[in-house]
Amino acid sequence: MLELNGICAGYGEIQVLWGIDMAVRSGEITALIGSNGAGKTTLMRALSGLIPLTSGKYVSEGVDLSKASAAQMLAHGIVHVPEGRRLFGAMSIEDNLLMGAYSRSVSRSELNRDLDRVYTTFPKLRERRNQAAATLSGGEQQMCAIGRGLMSAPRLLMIDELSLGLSPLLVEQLVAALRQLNSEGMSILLVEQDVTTALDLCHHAYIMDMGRIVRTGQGAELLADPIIRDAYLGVLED
Ligand SMILES: Nc1ncnc2c1ncn2[C@@H]1O[C@H](COP(=O)(O)OP(=O)(O)OP(=O)(O)O)[C@@H](O)[C@H]1O
Repeated sequence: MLELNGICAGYGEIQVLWGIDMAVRSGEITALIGSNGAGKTTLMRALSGLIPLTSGKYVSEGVDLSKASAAQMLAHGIVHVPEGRRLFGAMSIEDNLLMGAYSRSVSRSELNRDLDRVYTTFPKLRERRNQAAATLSGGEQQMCAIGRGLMSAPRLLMIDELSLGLSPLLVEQLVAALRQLNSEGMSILLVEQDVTTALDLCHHAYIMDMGRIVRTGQGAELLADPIIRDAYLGVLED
């Protein structure tokens, strides 16, 4: 659903991405993994139209989106759940969720249907719908950030650092929610530091190092690869 060819981008004079080629397949979970500073967040920012490409292009279903603004990417259904969640702390959960739909022209009944879908995916948010977002736990904030992304009616949901700072139990709940969304047809691009979680969850993964893709393969295949296990999981083989 999204084809990346030779993506180069960075910040002013600093080039971070050096010719990224990737394919994000429709209906799949794609994982992007790599060490700190590899350029994963920068790639997400480029894909959501927040920073311009210096060269290369991305095409989604025949449409060239290389020069698209953040609003155009959103209108095209490419939705970014940023690292750090970026909720409006003083606003209620429900108002945060509704912010995700601000650019859609849909009726109140459609909004209510979509809210209900988010609350079905994350029942804790329904219980706390009128509570200020700042008072939520880290895991609930991540649920709210993903829920806000879902309210934008994504075709591709890009999640940066799903598990950052969360307990294993919460990560399990979020992973189960993503599996459920994916089984209903949602395409997901996941940036994740927890390599085992990412490879276990995804269909395909790309491994990034110093702004380049250095390996790609099916999640299960990479998880079983001794070189990957040694380099990224700290598991030394006999
Ligand atoms: N706003 C910025 N201005 C200048 N350089 C930046 C900016 N944001 C990130 N960088 C640099 O770009 C490089 C890639 O950073 P990026 O955040 O994309 O990596 P990452 O793989 O997401 O890392 P992490 O897993 O630590 O979040 C780093 O060297 C970083 O210092």
